[in-house]
Amino acid sequence: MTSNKSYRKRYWRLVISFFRPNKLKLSALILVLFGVIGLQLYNPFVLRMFIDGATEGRSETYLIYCALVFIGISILQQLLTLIVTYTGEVIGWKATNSLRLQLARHYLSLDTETQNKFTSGEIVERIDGDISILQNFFSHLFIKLLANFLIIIGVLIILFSVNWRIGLSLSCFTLLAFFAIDKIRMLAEPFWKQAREINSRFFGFLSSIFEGKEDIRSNGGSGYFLKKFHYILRSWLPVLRKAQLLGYSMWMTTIFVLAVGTSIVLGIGGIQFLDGALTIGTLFMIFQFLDLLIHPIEKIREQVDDLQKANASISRVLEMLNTSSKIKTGEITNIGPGSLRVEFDRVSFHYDPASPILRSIQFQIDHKKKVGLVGRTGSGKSTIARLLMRLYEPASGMIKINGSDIRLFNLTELRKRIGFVSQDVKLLQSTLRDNITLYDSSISDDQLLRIIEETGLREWYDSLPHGLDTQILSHDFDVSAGEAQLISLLRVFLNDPGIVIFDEASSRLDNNTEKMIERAVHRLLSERTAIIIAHRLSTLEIADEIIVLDEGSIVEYGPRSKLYADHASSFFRNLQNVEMGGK
Ligand SMILES: Nc1ncnc2c1ncn2[C@@H]1O[C@H](COP(=O)(O)OP(=O)(O)OP(=O)(O)O)[C@@H](O)[C@H]1O
Repeated sequence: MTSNKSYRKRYWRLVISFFRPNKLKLSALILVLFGVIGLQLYNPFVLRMFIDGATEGRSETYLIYCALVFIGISILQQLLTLIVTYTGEVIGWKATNSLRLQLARHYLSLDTETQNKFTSGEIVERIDGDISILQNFFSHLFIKLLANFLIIIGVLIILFSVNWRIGLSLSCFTLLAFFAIDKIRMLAEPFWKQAREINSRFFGFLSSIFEGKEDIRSNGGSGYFLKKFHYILRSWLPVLRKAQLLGYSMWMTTIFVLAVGTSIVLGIGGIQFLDGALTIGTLFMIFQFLDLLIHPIEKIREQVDDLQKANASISRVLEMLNTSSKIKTGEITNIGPGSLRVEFDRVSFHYDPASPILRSIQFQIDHKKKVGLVGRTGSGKSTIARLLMRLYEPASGMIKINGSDIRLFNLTELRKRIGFVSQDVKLLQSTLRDNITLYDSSISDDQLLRIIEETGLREWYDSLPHGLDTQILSHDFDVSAGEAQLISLLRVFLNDPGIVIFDEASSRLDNNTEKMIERAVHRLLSERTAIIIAHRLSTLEIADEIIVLDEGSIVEYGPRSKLYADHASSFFRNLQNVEMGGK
């Protein structure tokens, strides 16, 4: 009960928050809407004047006057409807675009663990699919629902004033129809929500097929994937069928109201006309009002259907907006200039409580010093980098930068001061310029070319077909793993970080690319504190100290030259020997 109440509260808060920035436009819209409805309700009176005037033998001028007023009102009504539609559309787009932005921003602010709970397909479905439904809600639905309710109230008041028997009977039937429609709506709502959930699961699954198409095909998994695909489609149908059948019963209800309403008007109106209590014009006018009444009931039925879809979308959007990040930002924005000092103080971590990944890790990197992290695959090297960037939070212990707990720093500033060259660089399907600047248009081409020069990548840059305009991941330019790292190095260089984490690509690179990376890394790391996660021990030549990790524990930690000289017991020296083929 309480959760239902708080859900409603959040629901209305969301709806109001998106109408609030447009409140002036919305007020004007509602005002014009009143005008449209007023004109709609006035037209049957003009018709009555015309019919009664004709039967009573009024002058031709009078009849022409009635006809012109009728036409004038109809034209004005159309013009005002145009304004309502246009303004509604503008409000709808503005409201949903800001909701799209809010949702995307919120998703990006979540911690990695929470983000990983949503597949990319689900995110697309929420940010685009759900929001498109809400766009209909904000631009048309809300306004039309309001208009239709106002028309119904207006018609009933007029019918009461013209003939209270007809007014009372149609009011009772309208109430009954709404009651039945609302009951059926409540029954259908969970099915709509379920249908949209299956929808988003379907898109999630679809995106995983596209992302992993090569692995699926090469491992002969296509058949299994198609079977799963079929199961998801099969689970979709019964839910949609139920939701739509319930929607259909709402349609039946309105047909019933139409039949009963017409019978009432025919019965009571007919008798009163024969008794002379109603003129033919008034009877015709009542039929016009009946038509005006039935149309909104029918429309409200359809709109309630759409409202259900919008409600399901709103609740899914709310669900996502209420997923809060486990990682909270700190207050301090000034982390310190130049190179930074890093300290891991007895840090332990696990992704899953059953399997510890890091066990009481302790090390310190002084300003401008470089530490090489080595260890078997899965020993926890990249996890150390993720913890330093606060993509995850340690289970215990503390990470410090320049002596302060990193939890005290503003998250955005912290991540700006740490440059991360990942071994799995994600490139954008855009130009080289966008791939380096990440769409920051304040960075000039001159600045980019200077950095390319500084990193020693001019020769590589000159070999690109269209310079900074070269389209990455296209026919224009297919990027190798090494080149992806070069682009990532340029990204990091641009940010001028105080700490650099270089997670070397594990794949073999050609000699030329390897040399280019080596040169760029040397330039990037000089004057900066660095953690080098190396797969080739030659990369560690610039490291001052080496940490050897094994199953989440530091098994060796010391100056590189000292470990290298220790032929007898050093793990590092042993690794070096293995790489060099035992030489
Ligand atoms: N998001 C995650 N959820 C659960 N387990 C994870 C996650 N990321 C990594 N792991 C696991 O944590 C362990 C350490 O991973 P990590 O990537 O830190 O190792 P690594 O030493 O960098 O390996 P590599 O040299 O292959 O890059 C591995 O067993 C890995 O399977």
